[in-house]
Amino acid sequence: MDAARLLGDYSRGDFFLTTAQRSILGTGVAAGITDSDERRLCERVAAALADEPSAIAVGVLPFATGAGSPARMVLPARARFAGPAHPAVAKAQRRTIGTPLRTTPVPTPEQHVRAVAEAVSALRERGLRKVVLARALDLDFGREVDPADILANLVKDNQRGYTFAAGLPDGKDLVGASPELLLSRKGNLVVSHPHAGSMPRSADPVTDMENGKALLASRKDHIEHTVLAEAVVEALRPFCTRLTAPTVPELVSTPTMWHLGTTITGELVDDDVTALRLAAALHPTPAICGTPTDSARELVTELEPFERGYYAGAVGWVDGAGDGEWAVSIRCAEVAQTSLRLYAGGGIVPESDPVAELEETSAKFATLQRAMGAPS
Ligand SMILES: C=C(O[C@@H]1C=C(C(=O)O)C=C[C@H]1O)C(=O)O
Repeated sequence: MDAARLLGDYSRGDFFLTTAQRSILGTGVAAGITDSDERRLCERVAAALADEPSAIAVGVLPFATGAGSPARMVLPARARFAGPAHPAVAKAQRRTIGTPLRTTPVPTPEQHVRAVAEAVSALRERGLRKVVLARALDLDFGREVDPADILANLVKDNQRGYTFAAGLPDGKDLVGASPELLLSRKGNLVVSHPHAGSMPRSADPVTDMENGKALLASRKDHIEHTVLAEAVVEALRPFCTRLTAPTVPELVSTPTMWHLGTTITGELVDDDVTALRLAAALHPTPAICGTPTDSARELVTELEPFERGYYAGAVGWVDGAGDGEWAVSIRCAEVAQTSLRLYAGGGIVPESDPVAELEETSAKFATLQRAMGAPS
């Protein structure tokens, strides 16, 4: 089966994920499991898969459970698999999406700069090491927008990473192209590839290389990254032996951003711990929340004037053997009938500059904006 055909067969409400390993299309609902308690969700999904050992469950974890955004898993009526999307989609036509009637930043750029400045003070006053603040862009098209078109363009644009679409409990769809692997489990091999530390790519090759080098040399970005890599190692420690993580992060890229990334691997101690359990145990990492987690989550709620919903959550699958892949749901948008909400955030440490943080979120919006037809 060809990934381009799977992509062609995707429609609103379905689940689609393409990675370097495989592409998955889940259509229809054989069983739907919606739960605001992640532990119970894991048990219910494991029980449903025990009845159907050849099935898989696909779905989304919200940024924070309980705030009107429950975790949602589905055993699709039909799951189809293919290889990676590239080069299969190379010849596919780009879809035309058109321009929105209105674009509204939430909060305004000035308010976001102020919120980052408040976050910097709060980190110092409350003794936090890091918090991640996000902002949104509301795009109103005044006519129907098809998530299939956005997904098709995202898949074409992003050769690497995790490009996805998932139906949400409220009838909207989450579409995005995340560079970041929260967790994969295959047999007893566990892998996480957390990202933190960012610089925009540039169309000018010299500036582009300079940006990459500047990121590798940035003390502030290394601090942001170290907080994250340490937290992921600690979160995996109870589940794994032979945990390995390089001491220095590598430079990784998407078509729009440079990042610092660290590949962390471990061997699973207990075969009963599924990829979904591990993803729920790791989430929310300091890539999208902060350290310490609870204080950072509180600060996010205080400073962001919107609910994150399924942005900065996780999207992925788990099968009857417990294997699976979960990506951090960033570089994404929630698609309603005639409007979209795009999200982008960035890690704040005491050394952060508020205006630079605003620019970083603007650069991160470009993943979705390019897929919607904005000039790169
Ligand atoms: C929060 C986002 O991205 C995360 C934050 C990063 C950072 O602060 O440098 C880098 C990669 C992601 O883990 C986002 O894209 O919205």
